[in-house]
Amino acid sequence: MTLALGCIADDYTGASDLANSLAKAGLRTVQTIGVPAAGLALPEIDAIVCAFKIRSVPAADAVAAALQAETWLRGQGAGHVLYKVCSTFDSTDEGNIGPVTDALRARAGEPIALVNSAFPEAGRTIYQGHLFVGALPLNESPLKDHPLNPMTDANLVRVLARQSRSGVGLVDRKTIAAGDAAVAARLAALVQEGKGAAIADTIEDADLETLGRVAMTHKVSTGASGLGLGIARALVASGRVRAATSGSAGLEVVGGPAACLAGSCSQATLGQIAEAERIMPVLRLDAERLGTDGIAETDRAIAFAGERIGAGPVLVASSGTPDEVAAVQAKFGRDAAGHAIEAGMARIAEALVARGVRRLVVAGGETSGAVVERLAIPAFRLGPEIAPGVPVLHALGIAGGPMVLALKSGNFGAPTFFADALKLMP
Ligand SMILES: Nc1ncnc2c1ncn2[C@@H]1O[C@H](COP(=O)(O)OP(=O)(O)OP(=O)(O)O)[C@@H](O)[C@H]1O
Ligand SMILES: O=C(O)[C@@H](O)C(=O)CO
Repeated sequence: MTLALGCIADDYTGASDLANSLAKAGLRTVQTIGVPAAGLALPEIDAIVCAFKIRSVPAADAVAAALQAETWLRGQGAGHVLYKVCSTFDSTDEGNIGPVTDALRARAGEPIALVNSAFPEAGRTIYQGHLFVGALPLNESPLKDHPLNPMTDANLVRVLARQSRSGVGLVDRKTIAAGDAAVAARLAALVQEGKGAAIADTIEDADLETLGRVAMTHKVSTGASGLGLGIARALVASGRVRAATSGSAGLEVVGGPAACLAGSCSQATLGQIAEAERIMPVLRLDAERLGTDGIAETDRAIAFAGERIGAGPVLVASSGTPDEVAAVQAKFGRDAAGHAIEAGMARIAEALVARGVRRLVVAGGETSGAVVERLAIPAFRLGPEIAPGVPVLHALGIAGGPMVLALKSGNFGAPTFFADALKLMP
């Protein structure tokens, strides 16, 4: 197997979002959980997305994980490695986008890395270095209230500079519209100015195609699904990959009980939970009790779901409004609250799978990471797309027969997302 593209994703929902974009562009793609064990049999593929849970861990841990994955991906033949970050640039002044990009660039011996988190299909665009979420600048969007990494500055050149060793410059839209040579010249000029990373503007997919072609002349880049799409299209257009009609599988029946878990506190997920209440039993966890008496609170959820999954899907949610999240964080501290709630969700998932659940929908990247790690699923192949950035995932390398999951990024999906997902997970 010779890989055309190796990717390292900083969270699990982001990994499946990227894998979905690559598959839609025709790349045969597998998502692995971390670096897979040597014995895991992988099908013939063009791209691998190694999923990690390194968005909100200490920067040194994120760098170590990314470098380990880089070594493995290069060993599989990857000429280019894309570090997949969130389209809303989720990070803090400590990292981890800057430190990991610096480390991957140094490892590859590259003077500069393109950094672009745009995903126009999901409403993420960048102009003059400023990230917009729909019509709102990042710092006015719901991301300002994110429980782990509130985003309070829309200027990505500044945001990345605060967390990087290297200087950061801008490749603006006008330069991108002028084509590949103009972008390459701008990058060369930034290197002369001593910059080690370049935020690139993007308004539409055509910009990403230019950036994808330029990225492929380098060994490493950092971006979201949009840049992945640009790179995938560049690989197909150059003939380095023969595009499959679709890199993902069609609808497959798995059957058995279904459950949904939500740990994301995004506005989108809060709306989806409210909508789900119309069609399935929903248990709202007491987040504070998860912190003080996690076993009792998760036992309550396991009993609630266990009594009902025979009759149809159920949803268990820890998600709270910004005020509720603030109250829980004031009591336990931000990280401790997040860890306790994630551990609770993982315990509930494990218990539900032990009770026969083979169709599982999880909302939230950190939450999905905790759940998938607990279920010890080594890899996924791609199924149909539920919503932009959210595919059905078929578990590979597990015992007990087929199992499908959907790992939803907090902000993604229509209000009817949970019903939409279950329809494609028969
Ligand atoms: N009621 C709550 N109070 C405080 N923190 C919570 C609460 N419910 C969930 N959390 C924590 O908030 C964090 C949500 O992060 P998660 O990545 O799961 O969602 P997200 O950021 O919306 O999704 P994504 O990363 O895909 O955009 C988790 O650490 C979760 O445990
Ligand atoms: O890029 C995105 O917005 C998502 O794939 C994601 O990473 C959310 O966690």
